[in-house]
Order: sequence, then C-alpha cells, then structure tokens
Amino acid sequence: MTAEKTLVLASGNAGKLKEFDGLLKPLGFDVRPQADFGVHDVEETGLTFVENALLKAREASRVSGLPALADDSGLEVDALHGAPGIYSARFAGEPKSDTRNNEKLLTALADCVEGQRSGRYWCVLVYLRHPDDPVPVIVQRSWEGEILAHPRGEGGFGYDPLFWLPDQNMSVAELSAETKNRLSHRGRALQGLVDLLKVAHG
Ligand SMILES: O=P(O)(O)OP(=O)(O)OP(=O)(O)OC[C@H]1O[C@@H](n2cnc3c(O)ncnc32)[C@H](O)[C@@H]1O
Ligand SMILES: [Mg+2]
Repeated sequence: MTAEKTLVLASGNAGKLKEFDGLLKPLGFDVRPQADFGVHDVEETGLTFVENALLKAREASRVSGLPALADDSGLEVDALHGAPGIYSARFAGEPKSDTRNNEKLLTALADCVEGQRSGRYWCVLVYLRHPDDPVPVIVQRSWEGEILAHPRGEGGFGYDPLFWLPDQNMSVAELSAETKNRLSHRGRALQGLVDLLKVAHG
C-alpha cells in the first residue's frame, strides 16, 4: 500500500464512517477516522453542502497532516421547499438525534398525501491533498425517493427508515449495506471521486 492512499475521513457520523469503510477498504485505501487524530467537529457555517464539506476536510487535514475526505450530505424534500437540506443533521435541534429528526419530518409532512412526498438525498464529497490545497476534488450526487408516512426497516442511519425507493419497493433501511453502497448518493459520489482522483492526482 502506498502512503498516498492513507486518508483521514473528516466525519464524526458512525453511519457514514461504516459506509466509507466498506467502500474504500476494498479499493486499497487506509481510512482513518478523524477521531484518531482528536479532530473535533467544525461549525458548519456554510450555506451549501460544498462549503461545509470544504470546512470539514480542511480542518481534518490540518490537524492530522494527511489528505482528507469530507462528506456533507442531507435530504431535500420538495413539499418543504428543500428543507431540511444542509440542516438535515440538526433539523430537530441540538444535540443531533436521528429519532427526533425523523419525528419532525413526519409531523411536517402530516398533511402531504402520497404523490406529493418526493425528495432526494444529496452527497457532496471533497478531497484535499493538504489543508491549503487550491484544487479540491469535488463530486456531488443525488438519490431520488419518497418520504414514507411510517418508518420501515432497521438498516442504514439518519432518514433511511423514511426514505422509500419505488424501484426497489423498499425503504433504504431495508436494503443490505452492499446494495445501499451500490445505489446511494454517497456510494456513487465516491465512485465518481475515485475516478477523478485517478485523472487529477495520479
Ligand atoms: O458532519 P459529519 O461529522 O460528517 O456528520 P453529520 O451527521 O453532522 O453529517 P452532515 O453534517 O453531512 O449531515 C448529514 C445528515 O443528513 C442525513 N443523511 C445524509 N446521508 C444520509 C444517508 O445515507 N442516510 C440517511 N440519512 C442521511 C443524516 O441526517 C445526516 O446526519
Ligand atoms: Mg455535520
């Protein structure tokens, strides 16, 4: 394994870290969570996923001295004019809670009938070779679905029990980890990033 393939993952989200591990280890990357270096969560002050991902990657790379990969992601619901969007993790306030976020989403959509509950996950990945890297590698991918009226399934994390995939006839929380990684906003963004890295940085 080459030293260039060691990465710090700029995330404190256990669900994301597990998915990245499953995706990056088979590709030969040595993936280190930011907690290994004592990196704390940065304040996500950006107005876009890309700004927040840059903030996270820069901090993790600065503290660890390694190239960094950050993920800023969230759920965009059409009937809620794009909410919770970049505020998805803290939709129901601090401290962050998937359970309370899901309850708040169900309440917000209580009057919304089937057919008006469309939405999508977004994942923006940013890769920095070092904290001052002027050429970040950036990939954005979405994943279309509908918001269920009741949770289904035990897998995944976050809004997955409420995110329905008509094509699969399942919620994301009912998919296997492998299938989620193959289809998801994050899995496809990472595939795109790995392809770009081959071109951009050898
Ligand atoms: O910032 P880090 O430390 O990475 O962890 P976080 O949970 O705060 O991550 P974000 O700021 O990117 O917020 C993303 C939120 O969007 C939701 N989300 C993103 N991807 C998801 C997925 O694959 N399944 C379910 N929910 C997801 C979930 O609520 C996340 O907490
Ligand atoms: Mg966050």
